[in-house]
Amino acid sequence: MNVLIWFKRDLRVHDHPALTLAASLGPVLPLYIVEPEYWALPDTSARQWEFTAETLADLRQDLGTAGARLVVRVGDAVEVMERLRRQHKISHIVSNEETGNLWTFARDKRVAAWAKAAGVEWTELPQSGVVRRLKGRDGWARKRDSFTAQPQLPAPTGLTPVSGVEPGVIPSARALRLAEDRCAHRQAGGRQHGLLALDSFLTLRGEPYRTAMSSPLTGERACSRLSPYLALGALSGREVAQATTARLAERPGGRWPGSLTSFQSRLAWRDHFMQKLEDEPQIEVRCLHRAAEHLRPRDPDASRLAAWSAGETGLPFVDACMRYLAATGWLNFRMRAMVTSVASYHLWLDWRATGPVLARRFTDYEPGIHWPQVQMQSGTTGINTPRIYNPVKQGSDQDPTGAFTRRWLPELADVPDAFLQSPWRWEGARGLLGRRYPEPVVDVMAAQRAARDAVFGLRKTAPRAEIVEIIERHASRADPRFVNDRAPRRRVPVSSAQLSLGL
Ligand SMILES: Cc1cc2nc3c(=O)[nH]c(=O)nc-3n(C[C@H](O)[C@H](O)[C@H](O)COP(=O)(O)OP(=O)(O)OC[C@H]3O[C@@H](n4cnc5c(N)ncnc54)[C@H](O)[C@@H]3O)c2cc1C
Repeated sequence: MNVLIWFKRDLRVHDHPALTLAASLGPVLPLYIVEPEYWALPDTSARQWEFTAETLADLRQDLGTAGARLVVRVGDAVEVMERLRRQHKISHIVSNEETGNLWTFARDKRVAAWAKAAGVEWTELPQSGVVRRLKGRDGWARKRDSFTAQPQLPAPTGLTPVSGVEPGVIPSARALRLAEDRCAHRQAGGRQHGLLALDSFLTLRGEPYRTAMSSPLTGERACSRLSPYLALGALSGREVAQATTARLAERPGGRWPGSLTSFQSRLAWRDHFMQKLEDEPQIEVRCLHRAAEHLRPRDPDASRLAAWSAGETGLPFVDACMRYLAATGWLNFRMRAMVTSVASYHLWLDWRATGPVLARRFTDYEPGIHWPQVQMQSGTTGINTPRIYNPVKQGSDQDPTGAFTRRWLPELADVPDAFLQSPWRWEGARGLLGRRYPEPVVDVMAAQRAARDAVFGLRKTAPRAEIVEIIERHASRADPRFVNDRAPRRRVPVSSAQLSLGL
């Protein structure tokens, strides 16, 4: 029996349940399909592809060492698989479960229908704490922790390849005709770079993590920077979690224990958020809280959207973050939350217009984290207390010397520190604003007040039954790791106070 291993967002040989199973079944054909229709979606980009291509190069090498080279094909998944089935007598497909976007969800359904009709068995295996066909959130954290604690699966050796298969080339972004997407400081793809980042985080960079993660100045180094490696599956979540546990067991001193424990919580959040999209794929396109559906105009103000996307809002810290993101493909959590919050509250833009802009700029785009987070930071979940970040205050708190802001907005080099985050208050701004740097697109405080009134007004009138249903389905249970996204224990009546606070 010839077995096709379908690699998707799991580009590694280590701790790979599908590869382990396939190796025990017979000769293997490891396949990655470059799907042009996917790469034309508004949430994908050339920077993501380039990172993927680098990761595929590492995977090809690792699979070669294990005995079977990676096969790469460009085209529609069903057509590619049907051709391979005919040419190479494939009777079984094995893959790891993917929590992707709506497009990959629909594609998987097409593949399932084709496999059934063609008499091909398709086995999908869990590869993280995300649980498929979960009935409700009670007991989920235990299941997740139990998966994460199980031993990692070693990379197989001595694979028997299906013979006579042309490996195919890994195409360039240009060959795929992807829109130009310059990202001069993008992280390098591939498992080897992921392992280096993991090691340097756990032994050198991570000590100040807990206190340094929120500033863009210190977060760049103190955060793990593992997100793109986890998103593409170059590293497994389980191996990162277990490496962290092992490091904690060494009893490192100083700030290490607090930082490593905090990091472990973030890894749990990863699964917690991805579980939301797994349970409700429509989170990508519909407000979780239906009453929020008409909160903002569906057709966003085009000039505000363009200004925000280009880092030209006249709000310095927001613009610096957006330009930094364009150039690096990464932002720390706090800044992602802030730029989303400003877009959704101050600029009053629908998250379905801004979410794809961020997604394609993120090298680490992970639909299961991205869409629930975008909704959470836009006040459309119904269960989280809306958090409206003031960009002027964030700038002063997180970039007190102005070094970050000035680096990405060199036109503000001469603005004194006291006015850097609000140059419109500076009397010397006349030759600057509206010429070399824009006037602010909104009055921050007035826009913030208007947004708060609208969002809290909506929450007061929200149907209670709907909120209870969202809590049952998506909120975490009493677990200190998920303190910001927590539901009351089951069967405890939900009080009005809890509803309005979004607990
Ligand atoms: C609007 C918005 C969109 C986001 N979109 C993405 C996305 O597309 N892909 C993505 O990986 N992360 C996303 N995040 C979460 C978070 O900002 C990034 O995971 C983090 O900044 C990545 O850097 P790091 O790997 O150094 O993180 P670290 O702080 O070192 O965290 C380690 C890992 O934990 C997970 N993690 C960290 N924070 C969170 C969180 N708040 N929720 C869920 N998981 C978390 C990630 O996998 C991350 O790689 C988003 C956050 C917001 C507010």
